[in-house]
Amino acid sequence: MFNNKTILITGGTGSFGNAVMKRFLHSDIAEIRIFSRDEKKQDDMRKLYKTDKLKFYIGDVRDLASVKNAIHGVDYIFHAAALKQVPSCEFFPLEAVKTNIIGTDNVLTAAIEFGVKKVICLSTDKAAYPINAMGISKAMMEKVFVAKSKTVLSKATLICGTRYGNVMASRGSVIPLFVEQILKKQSLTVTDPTMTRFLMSIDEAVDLVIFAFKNAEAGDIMIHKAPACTIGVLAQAIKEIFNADNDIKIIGTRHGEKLYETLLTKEEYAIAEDMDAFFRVPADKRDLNYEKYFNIGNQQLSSQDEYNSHNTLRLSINEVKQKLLELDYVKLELERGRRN
Ligand SMILES: O=c1ccn([C@@H]2O[C@H](COP(=O)(O)OP(=O)(O)O[C@H]3O[C@H](CO)[C@@H](O)[C@H](O)[C@H]3O)[C@@H](O)[C@H]2O)c(=O)[nH]1
Repeated sequence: MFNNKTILITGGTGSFGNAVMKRFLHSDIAEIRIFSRDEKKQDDMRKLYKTDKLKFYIGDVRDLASVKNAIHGVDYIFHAAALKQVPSCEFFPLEAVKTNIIGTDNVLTAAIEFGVKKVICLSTDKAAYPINAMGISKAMMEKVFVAKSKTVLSKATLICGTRYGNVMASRGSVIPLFVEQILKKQSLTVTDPTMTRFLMSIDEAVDLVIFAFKNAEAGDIMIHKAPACTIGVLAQAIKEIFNADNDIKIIGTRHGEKLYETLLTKEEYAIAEDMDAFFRVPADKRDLNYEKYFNIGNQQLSSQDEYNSHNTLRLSINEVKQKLLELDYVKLELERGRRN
């Protein structure tokens, strides 16, 4: 699939970028370009992997010229660059607009101009029925790539996207926080034990993106049918894995948080194609002149519910433990715990 091809990963030094890079590094791919702002993280990667297959480009998706500079000769783009912290976007919403919305438009403009064959844009469950600036900017990003996908022949540049939920043990997320609290013998700070989140490993996120790469048509958003658990169950599972007896302290919902996340809105569910482990949300292929926009209306708005972390497959404590034990992060921390 990637034989002799060149891929570009925007936000390439992040956890997703690293996971994709590792997946392809030892394949017959020609070149992996890492595009990001942070020279230190690039330098760390360069020293760690020491291979000619990896090329590094400093730039910012906000700056079209810097994107163009990295895009000549690229076959495929995985667009992962984003501002994704809920609190920082809440205080600096225009920064989220610049990176997540305008930055995406820049990547697509450059991709079309340089004849890149496919671009996969990464979105998040927080973009479905968004309530915070991060989610709203990602929802607008989805609108931008769906609209842009219609401006170019898919044979020339196919533009599509993925939407996924929380990545287990990603930097700054709740799993490493609970583990750290356990190792420091502190109380586990649970916001609301009944709150639910989808559970997905970084490898499953990469699988989803590759599935989109293989199967998506122009303007599609691909979604992985992920299981979920309550935060109460997650905290208990982590405690049991680490054989810990720390207290649990209920701290209450944080600013900008939802009780559950949605991967597929009710409106999308009505039109989504079920593809076993995945859903495909097709773009509306009609143009602005189509009548239903203005004067006919839509009969089929479904009795179907949305697809969210409250109504998806709910994992038990043992099932969450099993999923956690597959993570390299958890294996390493268990080892560290044993040594201390
Ligand atoms: O001390 C804590 C922190 C979090 N939680 C709960 O754990 C769940 C997951 O929290 P977290 O890992 O912080 O993920 P989210 O808040 O869902 O989203 C995070 O992960 C997203 C995707 O990586 C980022 O975009 C967001 O900025 C970041 O807040 C939520 O239900 C939280 O309420 C706790 O119970 N206690």
